[in-house]
Amino acid sequence: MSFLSKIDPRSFCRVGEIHVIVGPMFAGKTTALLRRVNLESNDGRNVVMIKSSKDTRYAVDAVVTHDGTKFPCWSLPDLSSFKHRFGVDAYEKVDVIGIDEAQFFGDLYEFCCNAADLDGKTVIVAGLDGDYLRKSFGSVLDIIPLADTVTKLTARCELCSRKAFFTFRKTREIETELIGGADMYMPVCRQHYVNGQTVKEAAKMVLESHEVVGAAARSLKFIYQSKLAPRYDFLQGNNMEFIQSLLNSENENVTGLGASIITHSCQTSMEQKALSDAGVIKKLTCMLGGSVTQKDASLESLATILEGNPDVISKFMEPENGGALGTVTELTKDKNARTRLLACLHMLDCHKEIFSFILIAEKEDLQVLAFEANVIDKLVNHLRNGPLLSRRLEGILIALANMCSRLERCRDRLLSLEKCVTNESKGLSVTEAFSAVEAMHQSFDIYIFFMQAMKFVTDALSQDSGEILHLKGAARCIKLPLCAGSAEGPDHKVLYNIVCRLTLHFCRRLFPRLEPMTFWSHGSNFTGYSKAPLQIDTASNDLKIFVPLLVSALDAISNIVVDFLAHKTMFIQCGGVKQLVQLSKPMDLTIRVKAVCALRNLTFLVNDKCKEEILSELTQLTLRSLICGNFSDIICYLEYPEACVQELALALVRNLVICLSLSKRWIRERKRRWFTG
Ligand SMILES: Nc1ncnc2c1ncn2[C@@H]1O[C@H](COP(=O)(O)OP(=O)(O)O)[C@@H](O)[C@H]1O
Ligand SMILES: Cc1cn([C@H]2C[C@H](O)[C@@H](COP(=O)(O)O)O2)c(=O)[nH]c1=O
Repeated sequence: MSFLSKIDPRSFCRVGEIHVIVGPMFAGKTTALLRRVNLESNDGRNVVMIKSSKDTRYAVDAVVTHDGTKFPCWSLPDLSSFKHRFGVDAYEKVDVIGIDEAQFFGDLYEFCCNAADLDGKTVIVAGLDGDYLRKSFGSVLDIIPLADTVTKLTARCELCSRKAFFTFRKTREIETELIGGADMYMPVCRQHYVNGQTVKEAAKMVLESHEVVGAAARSLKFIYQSKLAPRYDFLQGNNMEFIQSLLNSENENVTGLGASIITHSCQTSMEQKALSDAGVIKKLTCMLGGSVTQKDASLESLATILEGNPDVISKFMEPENGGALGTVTELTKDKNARTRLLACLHMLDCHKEIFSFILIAEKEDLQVLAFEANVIDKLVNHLRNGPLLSRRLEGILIALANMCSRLERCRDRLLSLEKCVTNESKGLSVTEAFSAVEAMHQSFDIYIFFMQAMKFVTDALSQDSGEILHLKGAARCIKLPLCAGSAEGPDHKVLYNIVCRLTLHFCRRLFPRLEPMTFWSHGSNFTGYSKAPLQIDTASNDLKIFVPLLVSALDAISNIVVDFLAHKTMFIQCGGVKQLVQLSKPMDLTIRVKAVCALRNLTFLVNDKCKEEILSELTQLTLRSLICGNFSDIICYLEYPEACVQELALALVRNLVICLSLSKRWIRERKRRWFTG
């Protein structure tokens, strides 16, 4: 084949051109490309624009300059696919091809060569000649030998406004291709490029060393979180200064290490005092404003420094410690559960049980964490170590009750503590602690809180187990027939134990107190409950104490007596029925309702023997007055009982008649007498 036969005949009619526009970012390369393409177009030539599909910064289907000028384009991953996508016929008709972001096309050389040399196209190429490291970028420099013209544009240096030849990358990423605009890159002059790179290198070194320190601190922190780590002696040499310097660090891992060392090593009150005197509390308080890790580390260390040390605790509460207590209080509401718990435990150490445990009362996740943090033991220790002020006692009781209100293991722990103390005969059992404290404070306030605490526990006993819930629900509406054995099962053994103890304790303490109160409520010239006119002095202060006390007590009784027969027997033997009957007589409506409710629960699924005992106290007159109202032989203010009392009393009767032959006979006989005479 001759030389001439190799030449494409088309090349004689169309002569191609290649023009290359390079420069740093923001130099106006795209602007120049668009201007030239527009000029060609205005000259009547057929133009088409291509850009790399990698660049989606401003638009997908248009070439856009940094100042917003647009031109529609083909957005392609490579140039070789262009002819096929554009269509061979359409391609034939094209005179001018513009290519933007040319550095991203790997096949730039082949495409330009073919388009200009063989197809006679005018190809105008715009792209970066160098990357952020001033290294040749893509194939842009490869086409310089093919080019008719090469234009290197300059931008304005962002730092000094002199001519900018280079592109400076502001971020730490190191990959060559990284799409971005002014957020990541800036055009710079030679001087600022060199300076910038130096600063960047230095910053990198600093950052890396910071990271090394951080990593080392993190590893040490983990070591100090292990029980096996050696204890750090704060009192020796410059050791305290070292801890202070750790806590002063800007690096979170380093401050965390300081906190971990304290948590792990501080054990004696001397060390607690030394740390407090060295201003560590204030430093740790500052950390409470940091990240979650910092907060938690600080809370744990603070708790260690404060634990069981009243001097340090009072120092912690001083205002010069940066409002530490206030900050911890805030953290009890933190969104992070562990932080909330740690803050609550902290409050516990600072003798703020009521507050802290009311906060966690409803949150089972926190109760689990609190249990794991030995809160039951801590609270019981507080009780044992009395004497306690009434508000503190109140807090501890409510806290204990709340803790036991959901978690079986809390109750188990409470019982096991009591057992272990009793067996070893050292210190007080929980029950004894309650009594001792009660004896110390002969105030009704305490008693009310005690009752409330008992109610929490007994409520919980009824709620936790499905079966007991069932029983309780049944007892409430008295409509569900229950099988006698339904309350048995392994879980109930523990509940049974607790309830027995509580009931015994409860009844022992309650009745001597109720006696004078019921007596008092019926006036000093009392001759008998059924005949005594009710004389409650509503202006009296005693009423404020009396009513809530009884309400709590009756709630607790209702819960206690609803399920197991053993409790009912115990309760009856303690003279409970007599008390309930007295409280069901006309007086405060809430008390009457609660008393009748307790009676109703007491009679729920009770055996004949118990029923007989109950019925001997619960007279015909009482039942009649509760259901039908007053009769001429009773002096009473109420003409007709309230509907709620009536309803409960009817449920009580219903309980009495269910399944038990004796009751049936008894009721039948009395029913005949009531309704006939
Ligand atoms: N430091 C700068 N120097 C020059 N132009 C800048 C600078 N920062 C922003 N610009 C804007 O960028 C435009 C150039 O945009 P463009 O043509 O897209 O540049 P290139 O394609 O080279 O990145 C200029 O007309 C100017 O309005
Ligand atoms: C320096 C440099 C730039 N890039 C990217 C950043 C942009 O997306 C484009 C250049 O766009 P312009 O139209 O020239 O402003 O290229 C990159 O990936 N790597 C670099 O080193």
